[in-house]
Amino acid sequence: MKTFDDLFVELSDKARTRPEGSGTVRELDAGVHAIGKKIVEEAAEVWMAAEYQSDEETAEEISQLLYHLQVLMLAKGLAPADVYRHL
Ligand SMILES: N=c1c2ncn([C@@H]3O[C@H](COP(=O)(O)OP(=O)(O)OP(=O)(O)O)[C@@H](O)[C@H]3O)c2ncn1[C@@H]1O[C@H](COP(=O)(O)O)[C@@H](O)[C@H]1O
Repeated sequence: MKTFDDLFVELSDKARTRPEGSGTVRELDAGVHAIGKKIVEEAAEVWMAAEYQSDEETAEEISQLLYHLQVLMLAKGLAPADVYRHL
């Protein structure tokens, strides 16, 4: 099972090697403004799923939110440790 840190390593590699067809590369190229909008959209989907959908669907929406947060971290040059020290 993939963890938050595993995903961050994978996405960092995608950002560095820029493989063809990567949604992460596409999203990074779209920039911080576009990534921010995606985060807001996914956060709303998490909220709606938590109120009206199943736990499984809520967990899936949360995973998508985490993904987009990681893309924003990469766009800003932030590492997980930069976030963890505020937890
Ligand atoms: N975990 C994710 C992940 N979660 C969410 N997403 C993206 O976020 C979008 C969220 O989907 P929605 O359900 O909101 O659908 P949508 O609004 O119709 O999506 P879009 O129209 O915005 O694409 C999906 O289309 C994916 O593009 C993800 N994209 C990639 N990953 C993982 O990231 C890694 C790298 O992916 P690539 O860069 O694409 O190779 C792989 O391990 C993937 O599994």
